[in-house]
Amino acid sequence: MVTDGLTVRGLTVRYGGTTAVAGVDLDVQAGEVVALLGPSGSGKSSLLRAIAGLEPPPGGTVRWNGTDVTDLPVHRRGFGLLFQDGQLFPHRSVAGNVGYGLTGRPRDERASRVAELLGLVGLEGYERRAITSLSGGQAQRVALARSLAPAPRLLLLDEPLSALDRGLRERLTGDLCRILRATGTTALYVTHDHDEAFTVADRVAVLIDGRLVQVERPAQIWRAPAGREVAAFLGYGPFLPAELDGASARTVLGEVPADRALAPGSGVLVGLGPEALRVAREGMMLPVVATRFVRGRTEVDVCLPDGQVATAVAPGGCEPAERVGIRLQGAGTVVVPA
Ligand SMILES: Nc1ncnc2c1ncn2[C@@H]1O[C@H](COP(=O)(O)OP(=O)(O)OP(=O)(O)O)[C@@H](O)[C@H]1O
Repeated sequence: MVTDGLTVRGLTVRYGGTTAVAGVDLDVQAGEVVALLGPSGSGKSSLLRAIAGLEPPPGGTVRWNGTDVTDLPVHRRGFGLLFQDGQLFPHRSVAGNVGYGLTGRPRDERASRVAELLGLVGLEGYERRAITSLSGGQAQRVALARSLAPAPRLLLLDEPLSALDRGLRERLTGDLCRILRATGTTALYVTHDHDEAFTVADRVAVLIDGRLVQVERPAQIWRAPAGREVAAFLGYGPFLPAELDGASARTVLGEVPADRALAPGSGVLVGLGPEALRVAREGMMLPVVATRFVRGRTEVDVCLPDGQVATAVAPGGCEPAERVGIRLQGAGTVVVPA
């Protein structure tokens, strides 16, 4: 079947005896932005590099609009690349960098395309500036403009914002999202930051240990992580064994709603989010392991009946005590198949 866009089948990447990417199938439809999300070392960069043609895969195929490009060299795939450090040419001006992929086009056309791209990334009039005079955020905007200038049929971005500080990263994530949409760019976006992935992408592909474990819309991944590994990566944990009882999951600490399709009678786990447990007079009494004051509130680490340690919020503060009452709140939890 011929589909529009990128089709990856059975793609594998190995380094000596290490399998970094293990037979991945992934589609990115024309005009779609897909985020490749996963913990450090899960194989995200290796997969992106193999799609770009920078890493020869020992197995699998990469197709664009149905045409096999697996054996094409990097520059003949028509894909654009943007890395964490931008990799700008320090001896060229901003215009020289942005216009780099436009060689062969008439001078006027090139200048107007450079101006258009600089406008798009919020750097109007920066043509003559030296690369060395730019801030980190401005340099990454120039790098983005350069990668978009030749209108690549697919843009591959590898952690494009991770060298920037948090505030700037959040602002640029929103800008990047708008720019990719405004240009109708088809993109595959590698990140280890789930907030960034969920802001930018139409769909999120979660890679763990070289395997794609879930590919879905952001809201669906939050609502129904495929399993414990995905939920843990989203920040849930520890996990309590539970039994499904109709639309509820029953744990040792109480019941929570299980509002997703799960096979009845199958084992499930309830993942605790940061707001899942509260110190409350009527809760189950549990031993206190540690108490601290963070982000303007008191948090208490307690030992669960199975020996795991979990954090509970104490809204009204907490007197030093050996045991406190702990209540489970459904809203701060997620239910996943065991
Ligand atoms: N050139 C290489 N030679 C040997 N092993 C490599 C090489 N590049 C990556 N690896 C290994 O392959 C695995 C996947 O690495 P990769 O960089 O693709 O992961 P990642 O998810 O992008 O990680 P990060 O988020 O930390 O960049 C890791 O175990 C890594 O150590």
